[in-house]
Amino acid sequence: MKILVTGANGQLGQEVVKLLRAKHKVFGLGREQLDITNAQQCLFVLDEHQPDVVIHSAAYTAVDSAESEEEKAFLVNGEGTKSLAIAAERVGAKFCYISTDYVFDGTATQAYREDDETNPQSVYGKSKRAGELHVRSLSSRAFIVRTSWVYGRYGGNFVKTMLSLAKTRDSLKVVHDQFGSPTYTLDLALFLEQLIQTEKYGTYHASNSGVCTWYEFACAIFEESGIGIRVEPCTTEEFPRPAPRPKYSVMEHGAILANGFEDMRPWRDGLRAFLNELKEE
Ligand SMILES: NC(=O)C1=CN([C@@H]2O[C@H](COP(=O)(O)OP(=O)(O)OC[C@H]3O[C@@H](n4cnc5c(N)ncnc54)[C@H](O)[C@@H]3O)[C@@H](O)[C@H]2O)C=CC1
Repeated sequence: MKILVTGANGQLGQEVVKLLRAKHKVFGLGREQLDITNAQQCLFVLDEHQPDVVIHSAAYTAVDSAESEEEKAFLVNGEGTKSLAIAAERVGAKFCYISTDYVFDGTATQAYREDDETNPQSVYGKSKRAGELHVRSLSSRAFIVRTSWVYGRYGGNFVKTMLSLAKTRDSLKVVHDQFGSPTYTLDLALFLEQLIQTEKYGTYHASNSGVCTWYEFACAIFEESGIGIRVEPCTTEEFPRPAPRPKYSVMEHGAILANGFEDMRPWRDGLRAFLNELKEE
């Protein structure tokens, strides 16, 4: 299969390219090779490469900055996704759009289903939902894959931040009133690899399974790494941020199971695997 990956220098993009390269012909394109806000370039580059599948992981991902850069966030996540979806449809490619738990408002008390109503609270979430709507209306072969709390070898993320803070601090306060599911980029990439080979189009929730708070996630990182540091739970109000975070963004994996895929492993197993990978480096 010929697979074109956007955002190939990003945290997820690099993992996807590395994994898929073993079995497929992969075109991993960073912003320098394909700026998705350039509609003409999207048409030209896809026409040139004639991919069977486009995995669209490029995005404006600065959640807090998006609050003051609304136009930029919508240009990349909304319009950019639209241009790419049009170009993919023209060459008959399957289109896999990576989306986010931030499309939900986080007021639920039980896990969100794929067809639950979206109601994003942040500019970033609204711009990603705009991307979802374009994909649904323009692509006849679309996978929309919502993920959450992503970490992995490439790029900055919560796990790496915790490990680096532990080098200089004796104690840390971490938010204990936001619930979600951490996701290891390798586990997500393994799921995407299976998904794109099918024609089981639709919306998927793909995070590692299980639920925790950021505080519980931090505790697990230190426990699994054998680091003795005091971690104290705190509230979101103690760490005000420009963009509102969903309080509860746990996502049910109904589509994964209904379509016969194996569920993604528990988040703590993914974390353990990632920490082992870091140790081996
Ligand atoms: N990091 C996280 O916790 C989560 C991420 N996601 C989604 O997962 C996907 C991958 O995220 P990450 O790899 O973590 O983000 P990232 O920020 O590491 O990578 C995004 C990449 O997109 C590129 N990009 C930005 N504007 C572009 C443009 N105009 N044209 C081409 N490329 C452009 C950036 O240069 C960057 O390399 C994104 O769609 C994001 O919205 C969803 C849920 C959680």
